[in-house]
Amino acid sequence: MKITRVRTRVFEWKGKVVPPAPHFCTNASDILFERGDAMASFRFHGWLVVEIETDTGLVGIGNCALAPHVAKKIIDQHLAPIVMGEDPFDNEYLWQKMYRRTMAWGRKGVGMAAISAVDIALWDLMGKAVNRPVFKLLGGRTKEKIPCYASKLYATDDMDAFLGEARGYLEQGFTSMKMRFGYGPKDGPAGMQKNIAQVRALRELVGDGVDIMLECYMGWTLEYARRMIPRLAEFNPRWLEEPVIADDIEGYAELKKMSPFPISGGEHEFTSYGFKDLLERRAVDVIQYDTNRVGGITAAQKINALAEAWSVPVIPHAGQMHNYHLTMASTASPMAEYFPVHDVEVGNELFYYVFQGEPLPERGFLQLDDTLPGLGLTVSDKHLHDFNIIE
Ligand SMILES: O=C(O)C(=O)C[C@@H](O)CO
Ligand SMILES: [Mg+2]
Repeated sequence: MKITRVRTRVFEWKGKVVPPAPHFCTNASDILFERGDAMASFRFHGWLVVEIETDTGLVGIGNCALAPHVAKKIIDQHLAPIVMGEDPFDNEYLWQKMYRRTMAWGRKGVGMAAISAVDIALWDLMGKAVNRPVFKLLGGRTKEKIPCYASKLYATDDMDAFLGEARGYLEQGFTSMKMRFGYGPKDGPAGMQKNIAQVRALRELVGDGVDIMLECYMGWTLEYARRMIPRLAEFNPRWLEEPVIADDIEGYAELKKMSPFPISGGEHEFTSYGFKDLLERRAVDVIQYDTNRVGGITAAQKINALAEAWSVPVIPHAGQMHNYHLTMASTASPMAEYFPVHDVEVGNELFYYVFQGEPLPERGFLQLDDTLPGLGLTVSDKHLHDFNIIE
């Protein structure tokens, strides 16, 4: 099998968007004085889709979401020439070639997101070529079904709406859910009180038999997190997520050491080298790579092996098929994230509008089909009119 064409498209959402609520989630820009949209760094309304065509007629589909226009350019100019004419089954060779040829400017961030998209398409192709789902190429079924947690619960002053959403997840059978903090260092003690009130209300609603995860999205400082952790302990969270920026590995290590509950991170880390650092410095209790950023399935599989050896669970960021197949195939990975399907808001939900084939949970579990080859995704034609598509 030989690669004959690499087609890249950016799907830019132009349809209806839920207006952003203030303080719906802390983020890394919070400590700055912002003149414009304080949540801009948080939202993304575009997706990069790569389709790799072969001389067999099979087409592999990959994707990445962050800075999709830049990722498209990187693939068109730098990665497509590397994979053209090659056999998708040489995925390790091709990964190394993409990584090493872009080493001077790639490695982390959008360079690695672009490699991830191509790599995911190669795995989709390999699955399709042998008529097997990708998880069967990664080790197979380690779980009857994948437990997942509902992930939205944006911070809001409307406590009734917040608790109503959580009640909905309970009714749907979820036994774990993630909420977002709305306030950070510059909001002072009053913001701290609001953060704590939100967690308290959620814990009181769900009781002790449900896990709650707490998301900071890098919007706190080390000092603020040090002050918050003792106050959060009574609510027994399943984890506190990305309390500080991704580069502050020592900060994570310090918080992990002092915290009576787990600290998670890695959503903005890249390749097995990045995770080797996090593991060796004992910086996180839970690893949350996203396959469409971290280096694709080729890199994620290596991180799963590292995590298994260090006994650190992998619960990938975002759910989505490229992550679900890895979760199904690894005992290091006990659970998946699940973004509820709803109107386009911050961008997390856009995957459902770009692709068809994502599984939906039943009573808190996701299932993958043993008979669907590859990742089991197609590009959806249902919402094409709501996108600008840049080819
Ligand atoms: O789901 C997460 O872990 C994220 O950080 C997603 C991000 O978009 C915050 O909602
Ligand atoms: Mg997160």
